[in-house]
Amino acid sequence: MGCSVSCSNSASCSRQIVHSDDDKIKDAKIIFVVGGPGSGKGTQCEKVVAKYGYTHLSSGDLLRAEVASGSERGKTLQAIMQKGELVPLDTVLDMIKDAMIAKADVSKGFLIDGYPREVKQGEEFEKKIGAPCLLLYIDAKGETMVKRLMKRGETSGRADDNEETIKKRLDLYYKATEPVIAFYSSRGIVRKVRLVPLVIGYCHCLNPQEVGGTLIGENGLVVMAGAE
Ligand SMILES: Nc1nc2c(ncn2[C@@H]2O[C@H](COP(=O)(O)OP(=O)(O)OP(=O)(O)O)[C@@H](O)[C@H]2O)c(=O)[nH]1
Ligand SMILES: Nc1ccn([C@@H]2O[C@H](COP(=O)(O)OP(=O)(O)O)[C@@H](O)[C@H]2O)c(=O)n1
Repeated sequence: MGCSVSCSNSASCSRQIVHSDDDKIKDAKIIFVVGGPGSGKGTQCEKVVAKYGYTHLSSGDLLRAEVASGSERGKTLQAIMQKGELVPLDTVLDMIKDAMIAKADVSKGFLIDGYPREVKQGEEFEKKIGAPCLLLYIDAKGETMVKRLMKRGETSGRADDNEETIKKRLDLYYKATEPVIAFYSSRGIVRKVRLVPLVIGYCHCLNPQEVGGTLIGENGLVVMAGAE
């Protein structure tokens, strides 16, 4: 909801000051986090949050929360997500915007995880909210992603972590989301996060220049990388 402050004495006050919710986020620092299903977007975001205190908003989690609420809208979303398809653009964008506004007063910046899924989603986000300063592209091999999601499916309870839907999500990623990376590459704001192949556990990744340089933290963003 917007909050409007205006001068009651129109004779002495010719200017009206309006503070809307949109104003709260108009200068927000926005980082898109894009990668295939199971590439590790959520995992990497947690590390950035722990180090830099950014606000992590996973578009998939927002949608799943709506499904869990049992609302009519949630039921419609569930049917789409179960098939591995994209939900209507306005729905996910409104949810992200509301979540950003709710955190605006305490947030240093936003990691928008799993968005945009297609170039159109990015364009609409920029019209309604603002432009990203960076896009973190979490790169992983298709076979690695499938393996991880099948494993996660053993315990996640996610209706879309099954072989058939994983395949559809992956196909859609290559078709619709990879063009997003090309789109933002032309602006020079894409930073590819590479996983360092280790046999055991996580390691510190790497050259800060590769993943954002000084754009995020004083010492550059250092993302933890994971193992194959
Ligand atoms: N071996 C290994 N597993 C990882 C790594 N990063 C994430 N995982 C696991 O892979 C699965 C997917 O990771 P997520 O961070 O949930 O991936 P995501 O891209 O956010 O996936 P969605 O939630 O489906 O969007 C989880 O079970 C993680 O524990 C990694 O570097 N190495
Ligand atoms: N921006 C988005 C994000 C998620 N979604 C839907 O939510 C599902 C789960 O998204 P997610 O980001 O949690 O998971 P991954 O598909 O990346 O593994 C997708 O398969 C889509 O159905 C969407 O339509 N639009």
